[in-house]
Amino acid sequence: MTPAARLATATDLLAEVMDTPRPADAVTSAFFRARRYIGAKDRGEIASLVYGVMRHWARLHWWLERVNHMPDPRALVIADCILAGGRTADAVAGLFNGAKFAPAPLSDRERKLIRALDTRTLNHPDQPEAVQAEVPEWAEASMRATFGDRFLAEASGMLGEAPLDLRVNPVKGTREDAIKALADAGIKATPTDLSPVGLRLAGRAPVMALDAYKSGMIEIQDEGSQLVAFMADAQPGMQVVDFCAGAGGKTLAIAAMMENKGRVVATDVLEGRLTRAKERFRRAGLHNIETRAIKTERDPWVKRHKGKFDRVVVDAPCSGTGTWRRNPDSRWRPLGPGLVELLPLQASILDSAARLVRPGGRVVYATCSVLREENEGQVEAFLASHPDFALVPVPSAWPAAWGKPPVGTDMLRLTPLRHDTDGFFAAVLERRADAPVAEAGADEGEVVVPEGGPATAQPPA
Ligand SMILES: C[S@@+](CC[C@H](N)C(=O)[O-])C[C@H]1O[C@@H](n2cnc3c(N)ncnc32)[C@H](O)[C@@H]1O
Repeated sequence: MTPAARLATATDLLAEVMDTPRPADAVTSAFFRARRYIGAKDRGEIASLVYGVMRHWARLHWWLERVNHMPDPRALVIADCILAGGRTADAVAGLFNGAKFAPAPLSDRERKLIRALDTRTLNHPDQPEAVQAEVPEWAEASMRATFGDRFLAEASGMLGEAPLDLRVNPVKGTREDAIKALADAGIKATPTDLSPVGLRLAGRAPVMALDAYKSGMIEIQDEGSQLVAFMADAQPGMQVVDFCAGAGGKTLAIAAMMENKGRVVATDVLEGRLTRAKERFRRAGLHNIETRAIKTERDPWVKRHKGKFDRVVVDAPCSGTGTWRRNPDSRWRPLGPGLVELLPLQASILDSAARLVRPGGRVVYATCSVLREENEGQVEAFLASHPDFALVPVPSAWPAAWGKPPVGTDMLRLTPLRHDTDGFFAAVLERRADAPVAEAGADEGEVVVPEGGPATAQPPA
């Protein structure tokens, strides 16, 4: 494809992303599936143009408003070419030339636009901080409350692309085995700093096509997500529930830690996700996992299994602010419920799921959000209303066999800026050994699921 043809296709894809109420990665996959004639290299370039626009969204909109131009897909692509791509106005006019497969020639208004933007760059000193750091209005106050005077630095740390991390499945091999298998396929991987079974790739690579992936030796999982799973310190032989298991990213890590011994029950309100997770469990050679679809967090199954589990992991549906590097579109088009619905839902899920844990057992409450109200706020409220639980600081919760804990704090708070992982939060809550089982949580029917059904969030695997 010529550069002009790529721009034309990127404009079509961006229009489709903007028009479709589905996550951009799903729209992008469907777009390319319907256009199999586009080769891998062109796909990469086109996707990168569109993701560039989504990463620069607030700043591009700021500029377009300043020069009084509608932010339609074509204008966004044109502005991105100049402001972020460093192209001159003449170069852009040369690409939008109406030739075969190239974008239609520029209109008079668009000619005015490129002249107004010529030699400018994406950032401008007049931009408010939230625009500079691409923070949407719905998250700004919460993020400021969370980070205080580190707001701009932390939010700016979420602007780049996330790295591609893998978790090595100890049931199928060691980290060294995986490094070698990847090197044999020409892919350079280095051990992650914080996760003892993580690998970070130097760039993008088609890992899903590799034997090491197909045989279950490696899984794609952000280093932060790995750490959250390990906070459960699940031991071989334990009984564990992964309450919001989704597509099973953390379930896999937990079950592997248990060396296939004991039992992990993966529950979720979306049965389709659990069905997809089963294929991953099979590939990983893990036989100690069962799935259970529940109707809500107050499903009668929870009451029937009160106090029966050693570990309960609650990877709650959340705003996903920790995954903005991966899903830049989710800043501007949050498709799931907003914070107003999420906060009571998270509290209700934690309250109900905590009933499953035995006295002396542990609940891990986690999110892929960086916002205090979804994290510490939920944990503090839970502890205040559940005196039979106490916080276990990270260094005590971290599996001893795995050496140094990732942080020395009471709760695990990871941010792209400080840890170069996705933003994740986890707190470990231990139930007093002498706590009576009947105490934990309310019974079914006490909490109403928000209108429109239970919430979902799209986390990284
Ligand atoms: C953050 S995602 C889980 C990601 C998953 N643990 C992983 O690592 O791949 C949150 C999950 O909570 C589920 N969920 C939403 N509402 C729920 C509820 N009321 N009870 C249990 N799970 C719920 C969603 O369907 C979603 O799969």
